[in-house]
Amino acid sequence: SDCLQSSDLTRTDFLVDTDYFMAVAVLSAQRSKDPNTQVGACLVNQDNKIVGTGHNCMPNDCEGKLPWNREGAKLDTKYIYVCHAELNAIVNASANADVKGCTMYVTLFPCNECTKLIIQAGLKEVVYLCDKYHKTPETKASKKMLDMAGILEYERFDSIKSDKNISVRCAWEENFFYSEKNHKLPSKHRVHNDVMGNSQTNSQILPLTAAAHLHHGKPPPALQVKIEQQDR
Ligand SMILES: O=c1[nH]c(=O)n([C@H]2C[C@H](O)[C@@H](COP(=O)(O)O)O2)cc1CO
Repeated sequence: SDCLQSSDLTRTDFLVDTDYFMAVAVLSAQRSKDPNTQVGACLVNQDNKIVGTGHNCMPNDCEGKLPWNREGAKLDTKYIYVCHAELNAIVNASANADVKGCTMYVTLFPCNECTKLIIQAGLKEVVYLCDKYHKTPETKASKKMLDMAGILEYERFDSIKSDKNISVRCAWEENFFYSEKNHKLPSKHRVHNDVMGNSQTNSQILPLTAAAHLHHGKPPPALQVKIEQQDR
């Protein structure tokens, strides 16, 4: 019938699952009010369905009343209050979702506290984008526990694995976040504080745009609309 598509009409340049899930994590990070580091997480079950997302934020009803400082007396810094993206992705999981066996896509390598939660919740895999705190005892402890936990794997996100000619580099390594083709947007599309938390360089690309650019450098239609609006 007319409704049937012949196989040569099948779209081949679709967004592959892993890129989509990491892009959702990158997008979720943009909800964060942390002025320094925005983290996003996307929890995916064994049926390849998203069951939860999260970003780093202050506890419910505390937003706006607690500090985002990095330094100072302990009670005056964000660190003892902030809920990490991974924690939120797990607690935000749909009521009927089983987080056991899920994969956590996260923009920053989980800290030791989140790693404990990830292990105890029975997740099976962590896919991360950035490892800018790899030298800290927290990250080292995370890797130690993940290694011990055996069934739980962690891998650096690499969209080349998904058979596309694109890749994502990390801010801590490359100083900015870009696709392999290095699509740089005009400066008005750049931000000074990217998802990786590097706020110094202005060569960063708006993370949402970078997420879209995971896919052959072509932003999806919704994003194109946004860029066109900015161009006016
Ligand atoms: O895995 C993580 N998940 C997560 O949500 N975060 C949050 C807590 C803070 O709001 C922020 C880190 O702040 P900073 O980079 O300024 O030290 O990122 C931090 C980590 C890694 O420590």
